[in-house]
Amino acid sequence: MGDRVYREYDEKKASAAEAMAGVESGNRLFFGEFTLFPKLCDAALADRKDQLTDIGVDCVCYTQMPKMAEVDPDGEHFSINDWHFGGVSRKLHKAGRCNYIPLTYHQGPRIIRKYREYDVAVITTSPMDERGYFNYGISNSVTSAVIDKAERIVVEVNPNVPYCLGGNQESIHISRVDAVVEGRSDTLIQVPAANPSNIDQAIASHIMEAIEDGACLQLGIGALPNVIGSMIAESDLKNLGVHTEMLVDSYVDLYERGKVTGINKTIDKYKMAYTFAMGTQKLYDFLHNNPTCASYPVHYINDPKIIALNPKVVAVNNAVAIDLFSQVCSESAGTRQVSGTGGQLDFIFGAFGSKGGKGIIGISSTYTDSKGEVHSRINPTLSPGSIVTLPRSLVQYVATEYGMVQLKGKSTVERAQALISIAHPDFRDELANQAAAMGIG
Ligand SMILES: CC(=O)SCCNC(=O)CCNC(=O)[C@H](O)C(C)(C)COP(=O)(O)OP(=O)(O)OC[C@H]1O[C@@H](n2cnc3c(N)ncnc32)[C@H](O)[C@@H]1OP(=O)(O)O
Ligand SMILES: CCCC(=O)O
Repeated sequence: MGDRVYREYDEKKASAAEAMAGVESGNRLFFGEFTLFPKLCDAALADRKDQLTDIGVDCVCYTQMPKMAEVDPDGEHFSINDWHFGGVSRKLHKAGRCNYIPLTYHQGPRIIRKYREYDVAVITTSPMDERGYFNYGISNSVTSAVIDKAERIVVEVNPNVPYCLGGNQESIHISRVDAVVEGRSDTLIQVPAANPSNIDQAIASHIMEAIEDGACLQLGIGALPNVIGSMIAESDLKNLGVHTEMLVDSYVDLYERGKVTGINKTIDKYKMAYTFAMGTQKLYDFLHNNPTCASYPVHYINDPKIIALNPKVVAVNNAVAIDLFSQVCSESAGTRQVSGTGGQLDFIFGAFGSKGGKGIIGISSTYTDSKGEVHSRINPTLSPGSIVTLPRSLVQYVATEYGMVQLKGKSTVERAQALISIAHPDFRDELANQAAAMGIG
């Protein structure tokens, strides 16, 4: 077996230029997700710019500026799409160079299988193991669906990609690969936790009241989840479980402090189950060949029915704004796409279905714009064009630095009153007047 897979490997080994030589005008490409963007193949395709037109490139959350975009500022050759906006896509979008593809994350694989065609999938993986498998490392997500759909599969190997055990569908065998590109050994992109503010600390302290022994955690992106992680590490909480979309550094701290045993979980008992990871080398080292962790495709991890199988799920996610009707916008600033629905809807829905589960939106009561002006994030209505990420029918808990309220089962008037009670005091009177004017005061 060993000899056979290594023979096949040698036959398929190619430079990035050779691997990208087969790309033709009109092709649709998928490039590896999050921090596993395949940069050698990106550069090789950028070099072929003048030979190519109408190349579509999709990714889930570009974490570095594609060379294909840099060499083609007017989009005459490459059109770029993203299933989840971060800073890179915001910048590209501003320049008219990137479009968002809406989805609720757990449906991503199904949407790809039904509606998206890929001529070539280019993914970054760990080097091949002795059985012939390349591991998807820290980006499982929608990769297996893309692999099933694509006509040609190119893997760009990097020895620094941790070998992340499944779960399932975490690896691809050499027999399914068309070309193997070597030559990378760059350190993975490091995403340290943002420094928490006093406001993050205050929001986190309210959310901590909702977490009990045996809870199963999903902590979203940003400073707030990391503060919660630190607070849990310092608390008396015990026997926590992890079933989360994204694994971040704070889960490593929790595990090392003995807080995470997974003993109370119904599914993936004892395991920290996740679909992608972003953090620092500490996290990537922790994940490498670690049977405590289980990597799964997102159609499993984020399926609300799967999430709900574990008891006491606590899902904590951030938002941009919320209106007095309790609609939550987490992905746009007015009409400007800043992020995506991602897994927020999935986890808030799933957490409510879990026995004793809690879906929580943690949001600072105000936002200070680039001119230093302070705005309430709780407003009578969402600003025109804002995208509703979480409809009012699904929202459950909302926490700000002024407290946490539970909205399920409450009338529109009760919801508006509850939200006003956790708004910044400077805005409460005006919000109450507006609520009355809208018939919910
Ligand atoms: C991966 C996981 O987290 S799993 C969780 C499930 N997924 C989700 O919750 C997805 C939706 N949520 C999110 O994407 C994030 O939690 C967010 C966007 C709500 C907050 O994330 P953060 O990283 O704290 O956002 P950040 O404060 O950097 O703001 C992002 C952008 O929105 C802008 N923004 C944020 N709030 C506002 C506002 N009220 N008005 C105008 N612009 C705003 C910021 O200026 C920034 O844009 P810029 O970088 O171009 O200046
Ligand atoms: C692609 C999903 C990332 C998120 O949920 O924020």
